[in-house]
Amino acid sequence: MGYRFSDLTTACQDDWRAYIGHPFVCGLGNATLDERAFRHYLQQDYLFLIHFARAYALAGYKSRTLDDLRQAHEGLRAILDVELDLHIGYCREWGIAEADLAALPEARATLAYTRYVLDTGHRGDLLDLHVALAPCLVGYGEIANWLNAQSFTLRGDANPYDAWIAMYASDDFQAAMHAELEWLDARLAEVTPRRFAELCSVFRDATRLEIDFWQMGLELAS
Ligand SMILES: Cc1ncc(CN)c(N)n1
Repeated sequence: MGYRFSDLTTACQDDWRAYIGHPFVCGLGNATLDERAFRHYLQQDYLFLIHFARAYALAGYKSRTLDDLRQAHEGLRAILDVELDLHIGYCREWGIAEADLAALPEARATLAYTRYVLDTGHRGDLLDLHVALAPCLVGYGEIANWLNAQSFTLRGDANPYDAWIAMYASDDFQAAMHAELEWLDARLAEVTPRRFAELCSVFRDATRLEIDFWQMGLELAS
């Protein structure tokens, strides 16, 4: 007993590594990603973020303590105030208007991932929901840090995706990620091995759905 978040990534390390170092991510780092793939990803990510904001609102609803409510609020704030504002401005720079974003049909990968997390939140408890949300908040913070540590990563004007990396490496986003890690470490410290195995399965599924989301961007699938 006495688990931590890192025990989840260790238990699912093949999927976790495939997610963090996915070819889509490497393409963002070394600026070789096809712009059409990025545009498609950006559009679907707008729809994704709206559903994930709903999932954090669900976490607020399922919270029994002020501490839990504050943590759900932190996740919701990271999406609404940090990511979505930047995302909409970023889409504009890439020639995608907000009105067009709202009218987009959802790709299957977006549907599968967002509804999986919402369903996990409805049928499970608050910890199930936070674990299902973790590959999103913790994963993107880790991806930005991982990219910054790779020798192939280009930063600055040489990389059209630099602002994307900067968003997830920002103090604001990293602070939200660390607050979530702290919350998860405190809750995971109390679970039994049997419960940890259940949570691993949620974490693995959510991580695999993140991989599918990157893959969707690469394949331009709908
Ligand atoms: C698919 C996906 N996963 C995670 C994040 C980071 N919140 C995101 N913007 N999009």
